[in-house]
Amino acid sequence: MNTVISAIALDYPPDKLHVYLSDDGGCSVTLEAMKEAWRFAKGYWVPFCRAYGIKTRCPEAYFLGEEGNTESSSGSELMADRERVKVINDVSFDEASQEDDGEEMPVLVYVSREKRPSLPHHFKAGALNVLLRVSAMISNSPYILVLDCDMYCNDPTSARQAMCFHLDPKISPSLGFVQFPQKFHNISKTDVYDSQLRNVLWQGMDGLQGPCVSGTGFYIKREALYANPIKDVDVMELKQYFGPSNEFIKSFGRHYTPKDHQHSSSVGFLYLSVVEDYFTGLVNLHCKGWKSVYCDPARPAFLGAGTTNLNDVLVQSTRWSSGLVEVALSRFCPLIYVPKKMSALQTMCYGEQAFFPFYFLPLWCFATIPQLCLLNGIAVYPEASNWFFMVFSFVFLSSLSKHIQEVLSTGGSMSSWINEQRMWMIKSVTCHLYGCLDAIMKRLGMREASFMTTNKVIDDEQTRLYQTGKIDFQTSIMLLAPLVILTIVNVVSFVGGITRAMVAGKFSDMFIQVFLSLFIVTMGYPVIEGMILRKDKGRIPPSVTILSVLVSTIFLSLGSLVLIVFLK
Ligand SMILES: O=c1ccn([C@@H]2O[C@H](COP(=O)(O)OP(=O)(O)O[C@H]3O[C@H](CO)[C@@H](O)[C@H](O)[C@H]3O)[C@@H](O)[C@H]2O)c(=O)[nH]1
Ligand SMILES: [Mn+2]
Repeated sequence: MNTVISAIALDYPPDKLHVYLSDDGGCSVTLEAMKEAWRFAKGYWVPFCRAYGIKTRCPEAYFLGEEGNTESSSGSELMADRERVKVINDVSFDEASQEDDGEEMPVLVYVSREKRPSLPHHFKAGALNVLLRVSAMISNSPYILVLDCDMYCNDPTSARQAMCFHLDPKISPSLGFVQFPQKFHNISKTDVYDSQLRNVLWQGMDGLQGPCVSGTGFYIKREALYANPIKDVDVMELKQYFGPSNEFIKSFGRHYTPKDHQHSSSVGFLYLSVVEDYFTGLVNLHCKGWKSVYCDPARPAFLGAGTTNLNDVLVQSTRWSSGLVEVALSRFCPLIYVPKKMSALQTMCYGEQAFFPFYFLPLWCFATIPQLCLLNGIAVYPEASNWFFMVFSFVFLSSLSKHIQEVLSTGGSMSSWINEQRMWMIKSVTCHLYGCLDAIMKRLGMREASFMTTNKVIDDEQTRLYQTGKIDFQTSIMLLAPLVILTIVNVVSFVGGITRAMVAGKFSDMFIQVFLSLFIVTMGYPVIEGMILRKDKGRIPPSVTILSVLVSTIFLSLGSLVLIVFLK
């Protein structure tokens, strides 16, 4: 409701603004709540915001008063009105006498689509396409803002800001969409899970053809989702691509050719991948020649709910990995499909993302093989006195310093660097692995597509853990066990390696391996703490620890056996 109210209250001519809510749950409570939200917005909230030039137009955020609400015309009159609106916001305002001073309001439309078990509904992309078609019949506005249900408009002027780009005659003809950054209102100072999604790629891509679609917080030109405009096209041919509705075809107002002659599913948001944002932006927008711009004003235009517990982070990241790998393994793989349609650099930006989940492979190797060899006294890296030692150190240190530089230059601290590094390692050995497997199984027809939505409520204990910067290990054993197993393997190999060096008095040939284990153990310290020291609800359950000890023992002994047999 806060999302809807903040959108209704956007600073934009009300007769030109139409708000559509998609309720994929198809729940009558949502409909009733929306009617109530509408009456509140019309009777109190919008007049209040307009009268006092309120900047924070999401009621919940406004009354939390996080920013002190220093509005333009503060005074006793404002305070009195504010109290009144707050009281009405808190209780059901149906009981309060409702004022209707004929305030001009945008149109608000509630949409819930029919879903049948026999037909795939395509999750968010399906919902967006329904809104696209419904809105074509009602308002048919040429520009569309897409907002997730867990985000709100934090700056009422965002529509005007976006229109500055859309109406700029120099860029307007080829401008597909204006993307605002995805920022969150609920991220704690420590941000243990690296939920802020720090992003430098979008800035970089802004200098090329433009940033990817982020799924939310973007103003897109309706035309860009339909087609490449040209005139005079056969209506029957249009119906083949856009469906049989005469009304819908009429809504174009002008003629379009279908976007892609090879397949009819290329109108609107695309279904092949659960990262519909990345995929639609790639295939339907940038590959068709549309450009985008990145708009990152000082006051965040939109604020959303970020993930604040390990389970949500891992579930979300697994979905993203799976969706990206699905694209990488399809005929739309950026490296195969894209060349000639986009510049080489833009292609690389898309490619880097699609292939990112494959990091699971090197990370699993780095976390197990040198360790196994260390325990068996086998050196896999050059010794410290060797010239090649410098090469390895250089590669390692330069990649770390590049990351540190990126974090510091975007306002982060050394502790955010550690969090990012740790979360990358955690996600690589779990989410990226499972995401890849999921995508491969889908490809082989062994699994159906699924969109696990991120959880929207967390309990008090979880909030407390999050605020104190402690990782909440309450998640499935499938996601947790790899972390625990790899940490144990590295602790064992580090202790074994140090002991060996002390006994044999030779440290130099095993230095890199010992260091690698130490690095992983340091990064994995919260796991050790969760296994041994913590007693709270978010600790690692003893059953998982015992299982992991067992698996690690089996891995190390079987691995050692294999090494002995093969190296003899
Ligand atoms: O069957 C579905 C599933 C999701 N949604 C909507 O999709 C949005 C995103 O879902 P959420 O559960 O919040 O997932 P997140 O992981 O937070 O979403 C991120 O990742 C998605 C791609 O996986 C992007 O589309 C989103 O913009 C981006 O915020 C929400 O508004 C949902 O209501 C639907 O409408 N129908
Ligand atoms: Mn979300």
